[in-house]
Amino acid sequence: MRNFKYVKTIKDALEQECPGTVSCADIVSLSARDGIVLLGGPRIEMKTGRKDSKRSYLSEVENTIPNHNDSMELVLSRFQSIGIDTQGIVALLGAHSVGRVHCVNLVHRLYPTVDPTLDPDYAEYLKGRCPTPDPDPEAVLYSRNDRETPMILDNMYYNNLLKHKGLLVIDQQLTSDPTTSPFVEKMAADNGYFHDQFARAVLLLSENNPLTGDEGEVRKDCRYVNSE
Ligand code: HEM
Ligand SMILES: [Ca+2]
Repeated sequence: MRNFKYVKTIKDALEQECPGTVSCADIVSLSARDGIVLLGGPRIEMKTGRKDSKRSYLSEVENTIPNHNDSMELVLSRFQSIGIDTQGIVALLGAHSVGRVHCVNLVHRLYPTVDPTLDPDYAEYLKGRCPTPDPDPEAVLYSRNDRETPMILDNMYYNNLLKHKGLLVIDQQLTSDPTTSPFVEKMAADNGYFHDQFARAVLLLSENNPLTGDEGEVRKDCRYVNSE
């Protein structure tokens, strides 16, 4: 999502070749597919033909996208309601094997006292990355999700969790919750199993509730609904 700016580059190129044909929803899905491959993850065959929504509300994002301090119960029920099972959800969170977390989402685990579920040496390292309890939202202070293999979509995430080096509360809770912990151990031990489950779950996510036919439109500009 950090690179949404490229959606416009891709859309402009597509509009030149085939105007009004490829939706923004398909661009985002196929970008995720290719991003996964570029990061050493599995190749996932995705369908195309999604239409874009004719409306756009911020509240829909707030009501459906999980928050870093949501409970495990809520996160599980959100994903289960769209047909993704527990091992699929554990695998999806493996996306936190790449990328970064900004200090605003981290400092509550470091200050005023260190979260006891966090490895103490790792907490010291994170304090170095996020030196104050109230980071300036404009300052781009962050830590990498996975210090070992930050640019590879691998099962290192699960091995980090087992060493108490999960960055978000939800990450660390995967190892303490009895419904998810057996899958963490299995994925930590077997990268192939992680990739298979990740591929299956991303496919389910990509096929959740697509708009087809007149339910949607192909946007001309991905940032706006088409004017009538
Ligand atoms: C279970 C619920 C989830 C929660 C609560 C959650 C929360 C977060 C948070 C708070 C960040 C850090 C954002 C920042 O500080 O910039 C993050 C980063 C990230 N998340 Fe999640 N996430 C969840 C599930 C997922 C899923 C299912 C995926 C993909 C399949 C995913 C992929 C990513 C990636 C790639 C990043 C790194 C972004 C970057 O480097 O800019 N997350 N997530
Ligand atoms: Ca990694």
